[in-house]
Amino acid sequence: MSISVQTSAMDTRLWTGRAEPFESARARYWYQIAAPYSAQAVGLVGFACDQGVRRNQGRVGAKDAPPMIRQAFAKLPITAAIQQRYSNDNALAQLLGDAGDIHCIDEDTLTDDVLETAQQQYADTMTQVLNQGGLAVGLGGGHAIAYGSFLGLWQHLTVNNNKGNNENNANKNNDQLPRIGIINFDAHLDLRQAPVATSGTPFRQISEHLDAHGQPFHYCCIGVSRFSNTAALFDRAEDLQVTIISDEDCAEQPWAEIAAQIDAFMAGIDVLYMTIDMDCFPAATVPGVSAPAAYGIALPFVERCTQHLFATGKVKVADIAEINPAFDIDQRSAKVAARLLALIIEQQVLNPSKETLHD
Ligand SMILES: N=CN[C@@H](CCC(=O)O)C(=O)O
Ligand SMILES: [Mn+2]
Ligand SMILES: [Mn+2]
Repeated sequence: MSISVQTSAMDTRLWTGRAEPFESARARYWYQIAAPYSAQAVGLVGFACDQGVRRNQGRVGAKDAPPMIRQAFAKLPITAAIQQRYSNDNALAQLLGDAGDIHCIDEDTLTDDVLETAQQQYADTMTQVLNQGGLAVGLGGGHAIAYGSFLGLWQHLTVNNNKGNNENNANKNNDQLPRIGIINFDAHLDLRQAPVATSGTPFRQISEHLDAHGQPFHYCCIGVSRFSNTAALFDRAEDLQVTIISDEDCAEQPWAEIAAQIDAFMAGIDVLYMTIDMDCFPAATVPGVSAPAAYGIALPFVERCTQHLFATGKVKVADIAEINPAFDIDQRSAKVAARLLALIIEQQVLNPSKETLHD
């Protein structure tokens, strides 16, 4: 293992918030129930790495985001809807685990294996959460997190499918694997061709991984800007039969049309990896990213999509990527990420898949 990658356990100093001793017991906050990960229904895993952004010629700083997102999230109240499902403190204690962070350090060379090592370690932790029946939620870090999140899901599915076999062997029995789908909220397709992995290559890498294992690539990118992706990228998307819902479509099409496109995509898959690149939002909503969006898609729209996706019961993995605290303004971006994290957990509680029902 590269010495440039380290792991850290849950940092309890991040999990603080209001004390409200004079309120009813329903004045509950996330900081009060988060605990070190031990098979809770939702497991948080931080990817404190932006080597992919550096390799992609972007603005580094995303490696500092996971603790910032946790700090903002810790202060949010646990919604009434969640409390209704988890009727007492003992049950709530089984809801949220923090598995800590995977850190890239000494990232000053562009050619070492620090990113690949971090992706693998992060993937292994995500797999552990999935193997325990939990929803695995990644906190980036750059969007190179996506290859790690996918790999975590892949390892989980192939271990379950090929009990006792070498799960990464392309010749094993992969024909009964569930159909994996990916929905990415992003201004960018992230299908770049490059000699090394970057934050711009993860979905091209995933397509190649699946192809090498005889599996189809089901990828839907929502919020794509025609002014932020080259014609070469759109050509690759077409070759790979990517479902594209552009930023303009998101603004102009009625919800019924968007929902129909999402439903058509979801009908062709069994399990979903959902990823939110925070540069999908307008720069005024999320200024703290490497590549701020001039146009962007609206937060209420992304939240509506998220609810729609969780209602299918197919979401296995979710992550939030590309927050860069160095460019944030008054924690605006971290707060949006925290709200999305709260929504993801709430939706998981309200729409559990069989394997993740813990109450
Ligand atoms: N994560 C992906 N990032 C974008 C960056 C675009 C930019 O820096 O302008 C991409 O590669 O397309
Ligand atoms: Mn992007
Ligand atoms: Mn991206």
